[in-house]
Amino acid sequence: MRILFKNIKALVQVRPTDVKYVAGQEMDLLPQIAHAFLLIDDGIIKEFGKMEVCPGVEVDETVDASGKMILPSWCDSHTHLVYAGNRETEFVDKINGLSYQDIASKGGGILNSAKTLQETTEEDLYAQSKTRLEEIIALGTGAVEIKSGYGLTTDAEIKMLRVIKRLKQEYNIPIKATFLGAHAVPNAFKNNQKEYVQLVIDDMLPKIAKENLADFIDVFCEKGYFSVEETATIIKAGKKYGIQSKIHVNQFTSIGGVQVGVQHKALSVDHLEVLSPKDITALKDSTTMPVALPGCSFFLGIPYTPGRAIIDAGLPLALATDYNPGSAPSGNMNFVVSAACIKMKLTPEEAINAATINGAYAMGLESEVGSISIGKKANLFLTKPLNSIYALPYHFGTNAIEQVYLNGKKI
Ligand SMILES: N=CN[C@@H](CCC(=O)O)C(=O)O
Ligand SMILES: [Zn+2]
Repeated sequence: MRILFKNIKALVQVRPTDVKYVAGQEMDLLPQIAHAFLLIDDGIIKEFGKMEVCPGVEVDETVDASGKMILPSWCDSHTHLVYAGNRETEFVDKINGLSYQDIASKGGGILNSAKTLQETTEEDLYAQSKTRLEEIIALGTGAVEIKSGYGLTTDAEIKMLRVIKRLKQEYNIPIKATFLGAHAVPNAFKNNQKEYVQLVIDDMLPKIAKENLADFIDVFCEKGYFSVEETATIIKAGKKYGIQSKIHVNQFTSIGGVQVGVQHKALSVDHLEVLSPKDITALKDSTTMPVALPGCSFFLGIPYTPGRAIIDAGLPLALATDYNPGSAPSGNMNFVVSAACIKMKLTPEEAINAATINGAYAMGLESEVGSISIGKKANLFLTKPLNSIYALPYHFGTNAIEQVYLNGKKI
């Protein structure tokens, strides 16, 4: 099946296939071809260039993209979209003045979601989760990472990861699964956190590795959750099974999570709302991608990740939604890109790089998605007529996407 897009006003994020990510000043450059063509063959990007050199090949479908732009799909490298129920009443508690930590200390928060999930069947959990996956695909996401972490028992963590596995099988979109058994300490282990860490390492992890259910391992490294030492122990245990880490750090406090991530070659360190100069220094010369989650800052009213300082220090930055029921109940990457521009003072070019090629790197998918490059998957979207690429973040909350394509197929 061959599709030819013609007269594209701007073909955006055009790069050589071997670019892994962009950092520092490069992030402000978003390569584009004006008045372009794009040829897709069997779901793969085959050729592109200026209209003047558009090949006269036989195709199955021609799309006239006059006035419209084409971008690679958003790459959302941090979500918890497999969850059960919702936390709408906690949302109202927050409006009435309770903080995220107040709610957690009353037994709400992650433990609340865990209780609901434990009582939900695998079938029901799959049904609830697939609706969210379909929703984000329609919003332009073409690759996604999904975490466990609302199970907090061996069976319930495996239930979540099996749901993610089924989503991988049923949907034609790259999905990476992350095991986040160390998301919170269940009440049964309240006075014996050490024993829960042992359960994660000695019981959950071997079973999950045996069933090949996790691509990555994660820990919520934060005061009141898991210490830096516990984080190191858990990610080292993951390494023994060949599972790389991507970790939650610096959401509320800077306690050394960035350093432990860098030291153990974590693929990404995510959140970073509270970031010290030492944390920024630790990220230099590392292969670890810093990931900002502005939807979480927006929803909880906590500081935004200092993305400007990160990029100005010469580092890369990725953006993701953190789609979850407690701190970011939205999987809309379009909003995330707008919020990064408006609240974190990223330029649109920087935000789009952060949400595409750098997001792909943050889940190990940079050779498959994240840019318009020969040989990559034709996971992309066609916009409605746009004045300029700046219109995307500028009209926050507006859906500028006309048509989504995954593997070259209309969705
Ligand atoms: N901070 C830790 N985990 C999630 C929130 C989980 C929840 O509140 O349900 C996050 O990334 O924000
Ligand atoms: Zn998260």
